[in-house]
Amino acid sequence: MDVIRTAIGLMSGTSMDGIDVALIRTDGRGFIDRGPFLGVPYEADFRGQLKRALELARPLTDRNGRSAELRDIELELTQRHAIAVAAFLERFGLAADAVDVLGFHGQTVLHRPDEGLTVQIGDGQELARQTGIPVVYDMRANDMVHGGQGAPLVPAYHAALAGKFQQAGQAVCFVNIGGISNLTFIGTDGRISAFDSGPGNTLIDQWVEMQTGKTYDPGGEIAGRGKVVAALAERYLDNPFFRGNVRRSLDRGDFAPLRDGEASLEDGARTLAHVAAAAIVKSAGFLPESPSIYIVCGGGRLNATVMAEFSARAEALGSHVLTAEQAGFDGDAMEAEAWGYLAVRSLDGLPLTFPGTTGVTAPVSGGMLARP
Ligand SMILES: Nc1ncnc2c1ncn2[C@@H]1O[C@H](COP(=O)(O)OP(=O)(O)OP(=O)(O)O)[C@@H](O)[C@H]1O
Ligand SMILES: CC(=O)N[C@H]1[C@@H]2OC[C@@H](O2)[C@@H](O)[C@@H]1O[C@H](C)C(=O)O
Repeated sequence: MDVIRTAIGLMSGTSMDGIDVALIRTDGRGFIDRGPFLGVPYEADFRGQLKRALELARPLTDRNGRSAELRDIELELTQRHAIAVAAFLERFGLAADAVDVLGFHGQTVLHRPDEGLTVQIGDGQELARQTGIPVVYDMRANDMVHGGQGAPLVPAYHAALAGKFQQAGQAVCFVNIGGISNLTFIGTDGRISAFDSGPGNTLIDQWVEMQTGKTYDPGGEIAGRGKVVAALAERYLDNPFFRGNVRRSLDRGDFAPLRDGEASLEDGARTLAHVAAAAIVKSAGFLPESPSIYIVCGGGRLNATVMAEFSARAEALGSHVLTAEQAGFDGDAMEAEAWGYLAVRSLDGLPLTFPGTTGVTAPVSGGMLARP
């Protein structure tokens, strides 16, 4: 029998809104027992530091290069993860030695798949030392070494969750609307096809923050009061990203923010909500077939304007749209759970990525192991 391990996944995604912490018991294969979840938000000061880290990383050509300032931010990020793990263990009455492994994503500060370069800050060895728990980290690098895009990696986990739909004869597509959006299609025969689908919340967050100081559009309410400015929407949706080569993973900075004065607050938010929804539909045109069901996860599912537009368009094309919760999952926890699942797969040397997910030449494992 395959070993069942207890893993905690740690995700600090492209939205840079905080650390998601989720526990999962799994054999890294078909057995998945989802445990509790905790979101630990970053305060404005540290988000500012992460934005600074993106600037500091821009000139990097060596993925291990760190200026003293970037290294300081990396250590602070790592310490915040250790504190988040401690808070999680305390909240749910767990001892550190009940956890076999931490799956540590770190923070992507630069992603240039065309140059074979992806940089995540976060010191796995230091996290193992501070928590006393083994850490699997740096899970994107090996995929890139083998010709993959280095992202997305969650699809292996989506595929494991999709078993019940496969058995019911339904092709399913997970839609993650995070800072960037991505799709994972799982056919009734288990065939998997995944790729980044376009800008998700990042453009919306940047616009709302610039105009109001709030970090996002709660519930999509600001967008709900605006109108789509067609010319601005076209500027995004005409991007060469949407033409043909679907398997090009995105960096947070690949789509330029809307500029001050280009629209009213409401119209800008509405236009960018439209861009987020339309980008998913456009990219979904490259799926092997139209899915029976879309399962929407990530923070963007809480933007009612994005969700309403995406649902209307997908339903018009004959697919049914469910939130992760309606499908029996947790849309906030899914990426963190995935990082726990991938850590366990890494320990067993199982593939994390596949030709159909990142374009890697053959299925490959990945990740580095740090022991306390
Ligand atoms: N209540 C809400 N209403 C509207 N939008 C929300 C709400 N809560 C979260 N969001 C949006 O979701 C974003 C966070 O989503 P999520 O945590 O899935 O992204 P991420 O994991 O950082 O990104 P990625 O998946 O690209 O790595 C926030 O920045 C915000 O834009
Ligand atoms: C390089 C990088 O961090 N990419 C992220 C980003 O955020 C969403 C999308 O772009 C996805 O490709 C990926 O994250 C998820 C967790 C993934 O690898 O599946």
